[in-house]
Amino acid sequence: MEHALHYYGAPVVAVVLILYLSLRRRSAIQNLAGPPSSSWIFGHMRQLLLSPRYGAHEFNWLDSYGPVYALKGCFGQDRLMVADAVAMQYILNSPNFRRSFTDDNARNLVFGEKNFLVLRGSEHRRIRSALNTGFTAAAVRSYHAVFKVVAEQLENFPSTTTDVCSLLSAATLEATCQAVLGRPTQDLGEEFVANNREIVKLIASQSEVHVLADAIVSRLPTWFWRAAIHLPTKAFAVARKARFLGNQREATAQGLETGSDLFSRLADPNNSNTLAEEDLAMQAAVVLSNAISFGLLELAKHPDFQDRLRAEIYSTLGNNTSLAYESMPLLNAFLREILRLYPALPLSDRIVWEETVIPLGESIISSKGERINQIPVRKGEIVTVAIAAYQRLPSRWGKDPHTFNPSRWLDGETYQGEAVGPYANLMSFLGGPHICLGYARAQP
Ligand code: HEM
Repeated sequence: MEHALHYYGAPVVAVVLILYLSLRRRSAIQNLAGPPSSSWIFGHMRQLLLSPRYGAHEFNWLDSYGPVYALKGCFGQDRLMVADAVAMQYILNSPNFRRSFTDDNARNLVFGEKNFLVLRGSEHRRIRSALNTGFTAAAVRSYHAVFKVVAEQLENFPSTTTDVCSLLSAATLEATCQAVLGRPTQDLGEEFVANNREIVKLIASQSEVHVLADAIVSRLPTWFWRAAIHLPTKAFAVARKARFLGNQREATAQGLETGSDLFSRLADPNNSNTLAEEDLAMQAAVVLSNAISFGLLELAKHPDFQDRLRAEIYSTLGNNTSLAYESMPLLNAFLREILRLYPALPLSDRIVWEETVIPLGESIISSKGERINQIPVRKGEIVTVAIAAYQRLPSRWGKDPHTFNPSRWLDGETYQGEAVGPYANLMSFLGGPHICLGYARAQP
């Protein structure tokens, strides 16, 4: 018997494995065209996430393979890249997709479990509708005054070389805190602000180690994440600090009367959220300063446009102190162009929660030459909503999608069909149940 096992064991295992692999349904993603990958360990993740200039590879893939194509993730994983408007809308709005585990677990780690950024369904809708009152047209108008005061203070910065990015990040934080929380940044406490800066730095700093760690920990169960907070690494130390400060703040909030600001709504005793307005203000300030910094960069690179824009603003405002945004077409076009070219979130991963079929707006040709209008996906597969790539599709934005060209918004070159996203057919504010709450405020 032992003899038989010795002789036949290995061939039997090999036959079973071959049968399993050949009978297993092939992922539909494998039938799609896509760039070849030279590394099983990293797949395309280094080119996608670690390029010194965002999109150096991704935008070439977009040009070569169109809005929907296949990529390899780490360890041979199949990934679907999606920049097709219909498919993106479907993915963001369908309950068959969820945010990637790493995203949700990382948010839980920093903000505490049950924070509103990871809630789903009715609990999430309840908190969003409470927060919505802070974003009505009247509320948004009231924020303008605060922003004006902070902007005027910026005019006093020294005329020598200045680090505009850090200046802007401090200014947007100050303006957002005063507008949203009704208090200056300094009230949040130095420790809180410094720790949040560390969080932003950690999110922004990518490396091969981060890419591999993400691929590995995304497969680990939630209990691992709960235990991981005690690990002696810098990332977990920052998360521990955030949790500690959050708990401290919650204890203080117990003694506060419920007022009318957004913070109070989140501090409502019936509300089990640990993500508070302070966290929200910090995150909002980061995305706002991202847009303003890139706006300034393009103005510096295009002095002629800068002159025309300044002239429009001066002539429209004149002595008029109220904001006349609607009557400034160049300013509108400028802001849209910045949000189009520089989305703060260029990619958003989703995991397939239930097997489903993704419809496509534009049909594509498979690697076998067949025309495809839809893509079946299996539970557990990873789908990436490619926001930055969508915003550079020639079919939507005209012949020069990689160029800063605000005129495209004025001469009707941009896509005029069905609406996508909440503003100007852009996906910079994402979509679906977690669509940005502040978009009404982020654009005037
Ligand atoms: C140019 C400026 C902004 C951009 C590009 C932007 C973009 C985004 C994006 C992409 C998301 C989705 C994140 C995700 O689910 O992974 C988001 C969510 C959110 N944003 Fe913004 N945002 C901006 C400004 C603001 C401002 C000023 C506020 C508030 C003061 C704000 C409040 C929020 C909130 C509360 C969410 C979470 C919504 C939810 O989970 O239901 N945003 N934003």
